[in-house]
Amino acid sequence: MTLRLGTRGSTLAMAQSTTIAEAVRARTGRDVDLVEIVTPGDRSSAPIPQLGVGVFVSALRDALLAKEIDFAVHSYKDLPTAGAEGLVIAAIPTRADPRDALVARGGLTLNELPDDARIGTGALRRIAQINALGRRLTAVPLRGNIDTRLRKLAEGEFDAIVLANAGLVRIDRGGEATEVLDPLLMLPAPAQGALAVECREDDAELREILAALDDEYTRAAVTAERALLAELEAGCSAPIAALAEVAEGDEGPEIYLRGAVFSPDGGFALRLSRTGTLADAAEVGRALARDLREEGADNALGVQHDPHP
Ligand SMILES: NCc1[nH]cc(CCC(=O)O)c1CC(=O)O
Repeated sequence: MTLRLGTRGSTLAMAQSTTIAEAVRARTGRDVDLVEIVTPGDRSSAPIPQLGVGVFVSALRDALLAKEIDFAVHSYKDLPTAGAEGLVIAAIPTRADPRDALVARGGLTLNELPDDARIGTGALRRIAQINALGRRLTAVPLRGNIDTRLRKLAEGEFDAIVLANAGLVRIDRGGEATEVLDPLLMLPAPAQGALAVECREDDAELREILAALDDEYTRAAVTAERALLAELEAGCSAPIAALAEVAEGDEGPEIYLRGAVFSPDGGFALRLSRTGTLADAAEVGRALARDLREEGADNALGVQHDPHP
């Protein structure tokens, strides 16, 4: 039987879904139909924080649960940290480049941008880190599909924009990055560059098919980053950054997790790291979150604590 892959219609979503559909076809010989699902997030141009974190995801999940589609491909970083009842992330394929990219008019790098350059970006995490550079750069709100953002840059609304390098590469515009930003300067969002392939929990046959697309190292890295995010209890628009990398250690592969929290003005920046085994990925994330909290992360997040616990 033909498998139905639900997807948003954006260039990025279509590119991601097409890649996964091809991989499933190649492995199983099964036909995969792409079914376009329009989400409220696609219809509105309001800022993401006002729309809510799950705005792109809920419509796909509803379609899965209603059996209108069999599986869906999400940008992992857009998923709320809470899972969905009755659904499972059946595959986390090998991650693309997790870093952010600068696209500047005139081919400029971050260092070459003039004082008072206007940098377009929607994410508080990026705004905070641009501010934390200590340069006289102005972060200007920008949202929309990647194509829309690139168009606004070309039209002269901004001197540069910052966006996920994986997104640029996936829509075949990776060549437009004028600098791929070192995580030391711009730590990415938890799970940036990774995909989540979701299906119904009770669909054993499809789960087995999708499991073949899973990448162990990517799953461990994303697990650590997302555990950190969940432990800090913040949605995707909070200024939290995390990047886990897997390297071969003396006793097998090891996870190296960096995490950071920022105040939006960049005046507060806290960066810490931890290492651990792949099997401990979630605990590495939670432990680093606790470290961050102990060192004052809540000052940046503005979390109110009971003064008399
Ligand atoms: N928030 C939107 C979004 N969701 C996923 C990507 C890019 C691809 C990825 O991170 O997997 C983007 C664009 C961006 O952040 O610039």
